[in-house]
Amino acid sequence: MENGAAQPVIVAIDGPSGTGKSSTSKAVAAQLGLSYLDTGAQYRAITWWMVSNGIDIDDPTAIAAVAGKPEIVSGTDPADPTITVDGTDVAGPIRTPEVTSKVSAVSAVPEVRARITELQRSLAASAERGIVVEGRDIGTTVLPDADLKIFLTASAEARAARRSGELKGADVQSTREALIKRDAADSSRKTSPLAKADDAVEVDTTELTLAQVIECVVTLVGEKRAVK
Ligand SMILES: Nc1ncnc2c1ncn2[C@@H]1O[C@H](COP(=O)(O)OP(=O)(O)OP(=O)(O)O)[C@@H](O)[C@H]1O
Ligand SMILES: Nc1ccn([C@@H]2O[C@H](COP(=O)(O)O)[C@@H](O)[C@H]2O)c(=O)n1
Repeated sequence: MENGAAQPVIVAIDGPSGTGKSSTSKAVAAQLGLSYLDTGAQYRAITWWMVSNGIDIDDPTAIAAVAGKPEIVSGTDPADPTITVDGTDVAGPIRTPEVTSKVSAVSAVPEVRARITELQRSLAASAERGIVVEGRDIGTTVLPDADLKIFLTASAEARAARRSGELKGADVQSTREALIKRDAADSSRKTSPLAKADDAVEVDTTELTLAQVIECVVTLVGEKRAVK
C-alpha cells in the first residue's frame, strides 16, 4: 500500500460463552489500531427491543414479522464500543439476566440473523484499517473470507469461574449450567449455529491468562499480515 500503510485486516473471533472473545478482541483491536465489533451485543439489542415491545419470545413467526423494525447502531471504537436501538443507549439493559436468558431464542430466528448479518458485513466493509469481529458464526457465515479466524475455547469450569467473578457473588454451579444451556441452544440451531470454521485456529484458553491470549492473537495477526 502507498506510504507503507498496513493493509486492512479482517479478524474473526468465535467461540462459546465466556471464553474471552470480547476481552481479547477489544484489546487486540486497540493494540493494532483496528475497529472492534461485538456481534453478541447486536443480538442482545434486538432481544431487548422484542422484550420491551411485548413480542412473544416463544413465537418465531412473531419475531420474524418485526425483525426489520428496530434500528440497531454499533460504535466500533475498541476504547468506547457503543450500542443503540432507535437512538437509545442500551449498553446496560442488554446485559440483564432476562435478556441473557432470551437471546438464544431470538437469535435462532433466520430473519433476525439475516438482518444482523447484513449490518455486520456492512460495518466490516467500511472499517478502513480493518476490524476484529467476535461472535459465534463470524468465521463460518458472516465473514468466511476473513484474513484470520480464531476459535476460542475453555473448560466449562474455567468459564463459569470467570463469569461468576464478574457477576460478583453469582453461584459458580448455576452459572456453569446457564453457560452450558446457552451454548447448547446456540450450537444446535439450524441457521448459522455456533461452530468452528474448518480454517480457524483453535486456542484453548483454560490455562492461559488474558494477556497470554491477547499476545497469541496479536502474533497470529502479525504472521498473516507478513504473508498478505
Ligand atoms: N484467559 C482468561 N483468563 C482469566 N479470565 C479471563 C480470560 N479471558 C477472559 N477472562 C475474563 O472472563 C470473563 C468473560 O470474558 P469475555 O466477556 O471476554 O468472554 P466472552 O467469550 O466474550 O463471553 P460472552 O460470549 O458470554 O460474551 C471476563 O470477566 C474476562 O475478564
Ligand atoms: N455471532 C453471534 C453472536 C451472538 N449470538 C447470540 O447472542 C448471544 C449473546 O452473545 P454474547 O457474546 O453477548 O454472550 C449468544 O448466546 C447467541 O445466542 C449469535 O447467535 N451469533
